[in-house]
Amino acid sequence: MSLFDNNSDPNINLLPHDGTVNYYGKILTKDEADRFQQALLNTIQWRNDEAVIFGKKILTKRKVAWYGDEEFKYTYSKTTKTALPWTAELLELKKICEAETGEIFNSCLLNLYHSGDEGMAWHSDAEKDLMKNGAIGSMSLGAERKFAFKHKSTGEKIELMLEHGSLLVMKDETQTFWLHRLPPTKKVSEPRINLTFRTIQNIS
Ligand SMILES: O=C(O)CCC(=O)C(=O)O
Ligand SMILES: [Fe+2]
Repeated sequence: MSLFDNNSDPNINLLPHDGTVNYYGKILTKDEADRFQQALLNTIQWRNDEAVIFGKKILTKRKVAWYGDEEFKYTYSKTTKTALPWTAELLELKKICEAETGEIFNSCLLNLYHSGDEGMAWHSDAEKDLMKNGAIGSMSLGAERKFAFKHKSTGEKIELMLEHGSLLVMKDETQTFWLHRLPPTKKVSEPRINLTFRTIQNIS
């Protein structure tokens, strides 16, 4: 698929097999998206992410935050995090995401990419604390960025652009068979916030 015929029909599966990815396009007006982006920049407790790479703890340039229904403990990039309680804006966005998709989410991981210098490497979101084959609702605010999927065994690649105020849903076996990434790019200097609404089920 070409990057330029972004299909924003949520009934279309962007993956040819082994999973389901639906792009809903812009589900917020520009004004709403601008307002949420500004509010999240100001109200979220952004922190540099700790990741373990080759056994060494490093701090990423990208900032992250994790919110949820309870003080969930969640292991991501080999470090354990505790969720903060929902803010007013996050609850509003969660409701919008749930109404669009018909899914229910109990947590949200937020990423703040200050510019195109920052991205996220190939990975899948299949941590043991996440509900297996559960839906992940991914909302984007700010700079439009390219997003890509790569099949773990065939290497097939699918790319699309994630627009300001848009929603992408990954579900079914997507995380088992496909990797995804947000490639860094020299073409973007503006920030972008991404919210991934998820279902954690390790409640102990
Ligand atoms: O920034 C994005 O669009 C994706 C983020 C992501 O894949 C993740 O948080 O697991
Ligand atoms: Fe991810």
